[in-house]
Amino acid sequence: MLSTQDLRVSYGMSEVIHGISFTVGETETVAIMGRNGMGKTTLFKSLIGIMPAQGTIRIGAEDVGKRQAYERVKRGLAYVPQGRLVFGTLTVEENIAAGLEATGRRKIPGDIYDLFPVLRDMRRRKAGNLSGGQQQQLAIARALAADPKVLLLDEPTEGIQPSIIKDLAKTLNEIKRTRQISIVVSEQVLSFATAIADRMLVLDKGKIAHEAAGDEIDAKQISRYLTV
Ligand SMILES: Nc1ncnc2c1ncn2[C@@H]1O[C@H](COP(=O)(O)OP(=O)(O)OP(=O)(O)O)[C@@H](O)[C@H]1O
Repeated sequence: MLSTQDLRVSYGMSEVIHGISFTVGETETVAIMGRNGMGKTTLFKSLIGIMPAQGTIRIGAEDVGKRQAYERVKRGLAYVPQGRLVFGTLTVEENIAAGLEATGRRKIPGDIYDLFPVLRDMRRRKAGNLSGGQQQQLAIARALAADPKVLLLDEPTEGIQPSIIKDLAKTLNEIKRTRQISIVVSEQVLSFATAIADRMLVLDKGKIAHEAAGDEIDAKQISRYLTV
């Protein structure tokens, strides 16, 4: 569904992603694990197209590496950035509606409010007044409004309470099941990643240092990469 081949990303002369190749299958959830500064955010920005990259990025069979971000969204990629970045002065409903642009639709699909009932209750409130967990739900709802085939989430658990993190894992599993989409999530919280991932990749200094799927995922081994 989404694949990269020898992806390289640099800030000026300094390369921070050093030739990454991976594939995300249909309705597969892949967690990209790694400590701060290992390149997760840079990788995600290059996938959605807000940072230039060398190498190949494919959505399905199409190479989208030269396409603008909005064109990638039209082809089925949606991105929830680190730190959520909702429009604080707009209402909840207006925030979700912003995600509809790529689809040409006007109406917010009903399943979005079914997935996030709290957003239905708060739809006329300003997004800036929501809690961190609610803003994270809103950022995901906005991404889903674009009707993606692949949902990219950059550290969705950052700054969110443990009880809410559990709910978020349940919701992402529900989204995958009901919408039949692929999910790529970057994470440092292993329990959260274990609850949702079919496969884990560990990013270490801009390279994939370890990869495991299903029963082969060894939490102890992965946690060694996550501790400093
Ligand atoms: N604007 C920038 N200019 C130069 N170097 C940068 C810039 N942003 C990030 N870097 C460097 O690129 C590397 C990867 O950073 P990145 O933010 O992608 O890591 P990360 O794994 O997402 O970490 P975090 O969890 O802290 O966001 C780091 O060494 C960082 O210092």
